[in-house]
Amino acid sequence: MGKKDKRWVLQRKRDFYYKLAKKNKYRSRASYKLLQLNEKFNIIKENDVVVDLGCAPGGWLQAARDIVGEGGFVAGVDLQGVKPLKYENVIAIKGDMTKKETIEKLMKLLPSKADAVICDASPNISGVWERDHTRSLELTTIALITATKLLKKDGNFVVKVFQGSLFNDYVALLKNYFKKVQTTKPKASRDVSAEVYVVGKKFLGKPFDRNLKSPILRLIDFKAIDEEKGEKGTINITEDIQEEKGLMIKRIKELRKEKISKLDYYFYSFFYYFLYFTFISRALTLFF
Ligand SMILES: C[S@@+](CC[C@H](N)C(=O)[O-])C[C@H]1O[C@@H](n2cnc3c(N)ncnc32)[C@H](O)[C@@H]1O
Repeated sequence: MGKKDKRWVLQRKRDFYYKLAKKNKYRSRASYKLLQLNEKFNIIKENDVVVDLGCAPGGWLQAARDIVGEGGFVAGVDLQGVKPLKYENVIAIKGDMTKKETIEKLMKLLPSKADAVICDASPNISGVWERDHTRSLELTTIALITATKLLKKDGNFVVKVFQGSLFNDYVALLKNYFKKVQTTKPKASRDVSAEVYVVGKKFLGKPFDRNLKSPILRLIDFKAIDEEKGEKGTINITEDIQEEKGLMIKRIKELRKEKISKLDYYFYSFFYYFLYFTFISRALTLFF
């Protein structure tokens, strides 16, 4: 271990939130960032469905589960595997959140659209400020695109962004999709860190517009996400529900038809017997 690494390990051991996380069995000190963000902005509530993008080692998954309780659901994704948590309503998959198939997998796990999408993902830090800022913005913009697909109307979004020249453009971009957008740095976030959290409250329910005039959108390779196949290529929860609804309506119609044919059967039987008995009784009267 080099001198710099040793100093980092020592600093970490002295860190207040690191010790607190150890004591309370949270997998990372980052759990406290989410708890503090939630206390201030009320992003997640009891019984909510939450999606966590960039969730390893699982500190936010644990904190989110603490907030949603037994009646909620938390699903996360990360490039790295996450050791399973002991809760039935917390699930994490391994995958790249910038890939269409990963988001499709994630969507299939959800019991409904999400009440909150949270993203603490960070790219590998190179140390070159502007490069790290740009790569962070690529991830956070993909997180925003994903949020517009997964969130219920009025749902909430929180995302970690590294400060830099395009930071204000990112905040401006978010304002197209949320009623209220605020930026903050929770106490548990180290002062030396360039990270800031952007909170979007009350999703307006609009699909992501790739034609918006924002310098941020130039960073995104839409083809790699799903552009080539168009929106049909991506799983869309609304479409899924619609499809299910369609099937249900079809079945209801079939049942109605069955019912109608049964009614028809009784009606014709009754009519037939009525005619038959009238004819017989008339014939008998004439005959005798
Ligand atoms: C700071 S950690 C998240 C910590 C987490 N919130 C916690 O409390 O345990 C950032 C994570 O983002 C993940 N990440 C970075 N790029 C990603 C990508 N393209 N897809 C999925 N996860 C990614 C990294 O693997 C890393 O685990």
